[in-house]
Amino acid sequence: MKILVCGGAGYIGSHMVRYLLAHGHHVVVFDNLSTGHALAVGKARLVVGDLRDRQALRRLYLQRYDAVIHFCAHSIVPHSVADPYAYYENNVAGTLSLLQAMREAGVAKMVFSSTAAVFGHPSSPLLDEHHPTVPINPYGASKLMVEGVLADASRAYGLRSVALRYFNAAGADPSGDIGESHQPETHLIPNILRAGLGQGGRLKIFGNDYDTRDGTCVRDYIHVNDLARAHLKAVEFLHDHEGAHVFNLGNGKGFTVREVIDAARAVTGVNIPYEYAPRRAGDPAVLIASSNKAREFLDWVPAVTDIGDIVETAWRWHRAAKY
Ligand SMILES: NC(=O)c1ccc[n+]([C@@H]2O[C@H](COP(=O)([O-])OP(=O)(O)OC[C@H]3O[C@@H](n4cnc5c(N)ncnc54)[C@H](O)[C@@H]3O)[C@@H](O)[C@H]2O)c1
Ligand SMILES: O=c1ccn([C@@H]2O[C@H](COP(=O)(O)OP(=O)(O)O[C@H]3O[C@H](CO)[C@H](O)[C@H](O)[C@H]3O)[C@@H](O)[C@H]2O)c(=O)[nH]1
Repeated sequence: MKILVCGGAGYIGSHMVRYLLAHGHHVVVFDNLSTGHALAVGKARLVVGDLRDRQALRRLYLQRYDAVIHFCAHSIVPHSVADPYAYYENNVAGTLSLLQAMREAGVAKMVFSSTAAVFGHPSSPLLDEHHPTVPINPYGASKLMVEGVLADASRAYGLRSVALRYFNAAGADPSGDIGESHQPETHLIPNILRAGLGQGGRLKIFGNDYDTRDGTCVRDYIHVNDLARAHLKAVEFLHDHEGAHVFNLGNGKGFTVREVIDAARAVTGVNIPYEYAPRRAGDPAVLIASSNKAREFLDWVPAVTDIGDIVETAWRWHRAAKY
């Protein structure tokens, strides 16, 4: 297939690009490099441009593509609270611009990066697709809006789409060639490894008074290459399924912040200096995905579920990060 990967220079998108190339697909990356890295796209062609620039999208000649996989977004929750217009502008208006260009060109398949943040505070420990969606910040709200746009577009224009709601994307390609590199970095595992490398000062653990095994938050860490595999399966699913579909993607197991630190210590053999800090606003105590629907309809199960194995791949990247 010929696939356009929007946001393919970012963390998850670059793993998607590598996975598609390894499976013989033709890939073009469209990215404004606001948080992405040109080096991350490897052998794929990179077109630098912004989703909100309709002329730039027209120059891509979208009619040549079988599908679009769309990773572009602003995705830092507290920034979305401080500057919601920027989030609705990039995440909603940007996606709308892409969808309109796809419609003009007759491209009828999209796989979209949604998030567990669409759920807000969980009302049950394990979240399936029937769990109510009540986002508690503009980031989650922007992603839920796009899910709504995709449902409307399917009814009005026959667009076929899959929205994949990832829980906590983690790890890196085992080659060590690509990995997670955000500035600022807000995610737990990179911050743990940076603390271990003496790069970011002590790790701050946000809250140790949650109602969990050890008082720290529980999250479901899903390996980035498992996510990439799910996206290709989603594109294939759209070959013979109309409509707008949503799937939760996680590994079904939750780990506390302390357990992730312990795993990192065991894998790296280095001390991870940390201190306790106040709770971070908007952090639910526990978020764990039920991915049964993805198992049933996409024939997808995560391959890397051990937290030590996930951290080990991230460590290979972080100790010699190329960007
Ligand atoms: N990382 C996670 O744990 C996680 C969890 C759930 C959902 N998501 C979603 O997955 C997607 C990818 O996340 P990531 O961690 O790889 O983020 P990232 O910031 O590394 O990647 C996003 C990419 O999109 C590009 N981009 C952003 N706005 C653009 C625009 N208007 N035009 C062109 N390019 C643009 C950026 O330059 C970057 O390369 C995002 O949509 C995010 O909301 C991520
Ligand atoms: O330096 C840090 C970073 C994180 N944490 C804690 O570690 C856990 C995981 O935090 P991350 O920031 O790594 O991930 P989130 O669960 O906050 O966010 C992830 O899931 C969200 C959905 O709920 C969004 O999709 C978001 O993009 C995605 O990164 C949280 O309990 C957080 O408080 C720390 O203690 N210290």
